[in-house]
Amino acid sequence: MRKIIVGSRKSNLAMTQTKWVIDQLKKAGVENEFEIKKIVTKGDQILDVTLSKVGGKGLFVKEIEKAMFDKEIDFAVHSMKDMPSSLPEGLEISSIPDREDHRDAYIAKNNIKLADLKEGSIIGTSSLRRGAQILAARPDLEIKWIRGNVETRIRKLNEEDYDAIILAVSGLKRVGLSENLITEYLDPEICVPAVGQGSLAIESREDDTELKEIVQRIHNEYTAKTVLAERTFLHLLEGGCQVPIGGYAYLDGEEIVLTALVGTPDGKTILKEVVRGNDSVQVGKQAAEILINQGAKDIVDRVKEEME
Ligand SMILES: NCc1[nH]cc(CCC(=O)O)c1CC(=O)O
Repeated sequence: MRKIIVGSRKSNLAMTQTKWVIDQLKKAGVENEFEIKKIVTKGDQILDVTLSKVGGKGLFVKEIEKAMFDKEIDFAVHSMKDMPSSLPEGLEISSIPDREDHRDAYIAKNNIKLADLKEGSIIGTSSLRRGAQILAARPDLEIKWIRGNVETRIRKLNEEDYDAIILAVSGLKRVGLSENLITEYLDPEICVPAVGQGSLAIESREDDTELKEIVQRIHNEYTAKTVLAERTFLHLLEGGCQVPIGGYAYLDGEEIVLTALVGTPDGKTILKEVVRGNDSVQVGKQAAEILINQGAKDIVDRVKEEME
């Protein structure tokens, strides 16, 4: 039986996700042997720069994709939200496993609730999406960049002048930190999560049908349907990560319910719409059309210009 080589970034989060997937595959009855091959990406090397300034999402996946083309690895596990909205020719998302919690977590020094923070309090985040939505709710707060992995950001909250930070519940849980740290869970009504947040993408070569069959054993159609709606929306907005964009979908019976958001980094303009329908792609398209009609494209173009 074929031994399967899995590529992973070496961060704790990436390794945990990779091991989790292998574990799920074994639980699903896959008997193949697995080996994890660690790969250092550009994104891991330049952790001190704002992500959106150094080229965004592609940073974490390029080297891994090269290893896949070179057949050094058979598949890789990515955070869905770090996946570009279209993949290079010859590679595909061959399986989408169960989604973790999709929400953002608000973690404050001394557990002070968001509504109780004093004017001028400092929120640490390097996500324009999180910053914009926090400022929309609390324009009197200050957003300060914070970088580094989940553990580093928790440490910086304690050691530096941040009053609170926002990070993904899923990331926190995956690296083994306690949910007790969380002061508030931010539901999509307050903070629409990143497209794909909490979900994973298994990426492999299109022509490797044998492998696809294996990883499909842990495919979750609910997650796939909802993430497809979110990613269709993202793709049509072409925002990359220079623009605050969020999207979260769930199923209400057969119906997909997508909350889509585009805003300005200062939070002064927030376009937000909830769209329902039976077809993921249609729902994603419709959300994009509605927001574009409300001026989303102008926001995307304006924010991009300002970055250059
Ligand atoms: N941008 C970094 C990143 N990429 C994936 C996750 C974990 C969240 C997930 O599983 O989607 C995180 C950390 C965070 O956003 O706090």
